[in-house]
Amino acid sequence: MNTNLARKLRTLPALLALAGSAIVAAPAANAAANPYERGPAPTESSVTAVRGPFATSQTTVSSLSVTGFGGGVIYYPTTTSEGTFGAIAISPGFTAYWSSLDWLGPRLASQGFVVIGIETNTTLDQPASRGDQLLAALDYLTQRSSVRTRVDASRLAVAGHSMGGGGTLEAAKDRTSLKAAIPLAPWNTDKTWPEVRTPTLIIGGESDAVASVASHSIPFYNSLSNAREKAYLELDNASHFFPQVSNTTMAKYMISWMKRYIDDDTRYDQFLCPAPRAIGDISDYRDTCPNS
Ligand SMILES: CCCC(=O)Oc1ccc([N+](=O)[O-])cc1
Repeated sequence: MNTNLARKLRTLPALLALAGSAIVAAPAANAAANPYERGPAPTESSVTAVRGPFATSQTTVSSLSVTGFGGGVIYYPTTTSEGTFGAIAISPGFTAYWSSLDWLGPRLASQGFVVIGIETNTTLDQPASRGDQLLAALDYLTQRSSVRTRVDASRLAVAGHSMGGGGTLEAAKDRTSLKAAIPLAPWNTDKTWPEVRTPTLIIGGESDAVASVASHSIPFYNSLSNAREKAYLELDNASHFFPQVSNTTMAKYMISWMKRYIDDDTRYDQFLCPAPRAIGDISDYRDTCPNS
């Protein structure tokens, strides 16, 4: 064999290995860019749509099968081919049931989240108890529920209405590992939340006569001095009960906030930063976006 050919044959395995690793490395490098991204690139129409890109199913959780909260309903994307999803627990308000907010279940799940809408132990439970119950529901969802293998236990969030919104702040204060929190028309006697580190979007109603934004949402927002990011969205002319009816603006910003901070999906920055202008459905918007 001539020496040139012999040299080429000796280096061939190394060249093949190099080429192979380059081929394998390409998708790994993409996945590493953001392994939590789920679904196609968002558009104004996708974040305002009644349903997102994922088909969903739901399952009822009996109060008799859980401890620490009152059962509820789980909504989840049916696909198992895209890995696990982040999860969100949501609490209704004083005297209310999950049915008062249940439009949110499929709305959020179809965007690529596992959602548990909870019943509280009693409908008269106060915000601190609602916060504990949101966390108990997340523990149930990730450790014991029938969908636990679909959930990424490291990417969890909370939301809730009124006293459930007050409970959302309580849960974020108690569990700083939460990735996102969204109090809706929140009510709480505690007005200061420096302990919260979780990115928090407060949504208030301009005409709320039960938990006025001047005594609840705005002081809560102002006191979130250590939240990694925060925003305050005020819905024009909205009453305390705005979360109980399907609301496109509320859903758009909930989806964008959850995607940005549960999934670390910067494709949703376009809806959050720079801050939306206070026109139309939005009477006020404040945030900590860079440059706003
Ligand atoms: C659907 C009920 C929403 C809610 O929690 O409203 C209330 C919040 C606080 C009080 N309260 O302090 O008496 C009452 C209702």
